[in-house]
Formats: sequence, structure tokens, C-alpha cells
Amino acid sequence: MLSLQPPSSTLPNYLQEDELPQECSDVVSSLPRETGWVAKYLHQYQGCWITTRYMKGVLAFQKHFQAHHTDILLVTTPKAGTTWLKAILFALVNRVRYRPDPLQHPLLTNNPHVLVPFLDINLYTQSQVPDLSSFAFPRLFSTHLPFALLPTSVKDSACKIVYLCRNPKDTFVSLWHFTNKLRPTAWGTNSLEEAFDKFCRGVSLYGPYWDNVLGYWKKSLEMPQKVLFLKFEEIKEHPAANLRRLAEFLECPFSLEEKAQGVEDNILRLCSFDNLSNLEVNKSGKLPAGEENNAYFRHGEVGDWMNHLTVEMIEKLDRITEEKFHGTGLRV
Ligand SMILES: Nc1ncnc2c1ncn2[C@@H]1O[C@H](COP(=O)(O)OS(=O)(=O)O)[C@@H](OP(=O)(O)O)[C@H]1O
Repeated sequence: MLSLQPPSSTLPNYLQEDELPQECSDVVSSLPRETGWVAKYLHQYQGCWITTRYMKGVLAFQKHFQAHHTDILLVTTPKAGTTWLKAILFALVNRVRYRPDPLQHPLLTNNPHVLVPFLDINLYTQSQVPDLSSFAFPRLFSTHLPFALLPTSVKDSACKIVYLCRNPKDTFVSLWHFTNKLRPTAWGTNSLEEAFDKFCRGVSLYGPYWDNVLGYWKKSLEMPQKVLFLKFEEIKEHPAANLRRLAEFLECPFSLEEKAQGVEDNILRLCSFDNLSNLEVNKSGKLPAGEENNAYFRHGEVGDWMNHLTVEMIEKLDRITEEKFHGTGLRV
């Protein structure tokens, strides 16, 4: 890794860390910290590793967000397939307003992260009290925060939580590629070994990975009507069945007429990796904070870890996962 760093004014917005409100700066300075994967630091806040920039959004989200009983919150571990499920949720929930048409649909001209923003990373980082009045009901939002860190109003209201996880080996490999892509060229890349060590120690964005997944797994067992637990690999294997499961959980099941019209297939085709990754907006566009949209589309397959991890790495990650999930009934 090179130590040469460009001046902060030339950094993309997603790496700008100035102007922390005093309250936030006091909290941040009291927290344990480690070097980040892209951002300078990760801070351990309530057990979860968060960048300096996002701490501002997390604190404001926790303090000010008022959930509405019809809200739908998509929660994921980073790189679990968030972009894909944001697209599916948007197309599903808005299928009457916007027919899942291959020629005309908001997903054809907008990256899914724009249509379903992160509350902490986007909305509450941009403004401490954002104006959410332009969001149509049911509102669709997202976060990577662990269950324990969600605002009280999310836990207390009848709003629904859709959780998505992915096996830790593909999650790690995807995160390693993504964070290296987001690093300014002058910083060089993080080595696989360095990133792997951090991931295994739990020091990854919104990690430890295992704590994040387990928190929602347990809640999905305790409150199946509130938390739906999905896996990337299961959606890849049985997309239509999982889309139906999602629709039923959100109390908007497909009618016989919709099934006959092929609405399910149209949604899946619209949101497929091939379709989304080949759209001009996702090939050359950028998110408001400066991330290139194409960074969210790499392979979209199961098992790419086989091309990257050593036998020792595989054994270590499998062992940690086995220990952490032992006795919980969860297999990833
Ligand atoms: N439509 C679709 N279908 C299947 N897979 C898809 C799709 N869109 C994105 N991807 C893959 O998801 C990975 C990106 O993860 P996230 O979207 O969770 O990233 S983020 O957390 O929002 O930063 C990343 O996985 P990898 O390819 O393994 O790196 C993307 O390629």
C-alpha cells in the first residue's frame, strides 16, 4: 500500500470526512478505531465498524428517523447483493405504478441505489434531518446497520425488514474488489492478505459480518412477520420462488392474472445482472457521492471465492463461521 495521499479537496465525496457536528466528533473521538479499507478509519460504535463519514449519518438516523408502519427497510451485509434486491423490491412494490416493462421503467435510467437510498449512508449523511416528504408510500429505504443499532421507531413500528446475506467467502471477495475499486489510484490497493485479516477479525464495514447476520437471523425466527431472512445463493437458485416469498411477506402477493401475464418473470428479467449491468446508466453513471455505478456490478455469481482464496484462507473462514453459527440453525 502506498502512503501518498491526494489532498482531501481532490477526494471523491464518498471519502470526504470533514464537518462532523460537535456531538458526533465527541462520540467518534472516544471510540476504538482501526485503519479502514477505503476510508482512513473505521470506528467501533456499539460493536459495529463504521467509517468517520458514515458515523455522522448513523447518529442522525438513530436520533431522528421516524418509521412509518408501511415502511420497508432492506438490510444487508455489504456486498450481499443489495443492489439486486433494491431493484427487485422497487420493481415489486411499484409494479402497478410502473409496469415492469423492458422499454420503460425507472430502473432503466436510475441505479437502484438512487431509487432505494441508504438512510444512514446517503440521506442522514447529507442532512442531519432530511426531508423525506417526496418518498411515496410504502417508502423503501435501506441500511447495513445491525438490528441492535436500528432506531427505536423501526423496532417498535409495524414496518417490515427484509434482510439479505451471502456466504462469507463470496462476501469477502466481493468486498475486497469493491473497496480496491473505490480507493483513489494514488493510494494503491489493499492486499488480499491484509483485507482477509481484517475481515476475520470482524473489522469490515458494518461488521463483524457474523454478528450482523446472526442478529437478523435470530429476529427472523422470533418475529417472522417483521423480519424476512433471505440468502443471495437461494435467490440465485430459485429466483421466482423467492420473489413470491418476498411478495407474500410484504402483503402484496401476485394475483392469478399477474402470474398469467408473466409479471414475475418480467420483474426478474428487468432486475437480472445482465440487464442492469448493461444499461448505460450503470455502465457510465455515478452516484451522487461519486461512486461509479459499475462498481456495484462485477460477476454476480456464487462461488467466485474459489478463484481467489487459498486453502488456508478457506479453512480459516469456514472454521470461524462454523464456530460463530454453531447451534443457531443457520447455514450460509
Ligand atoms: N442483478 C444482480 N444479480 C446478481 N448479483 C448482482 C446483481 N447486481 C449486483 N450484483 C452483485 O452483488 C455484489 C454487490 O453487492 P452489493 O450490491 O450488496 O453492494 S453494496 O453493499 O450495495 O455496496 C457484486 O457481487 P460480485 O460480483 O461477487 O462482486 C455484484 O456483482
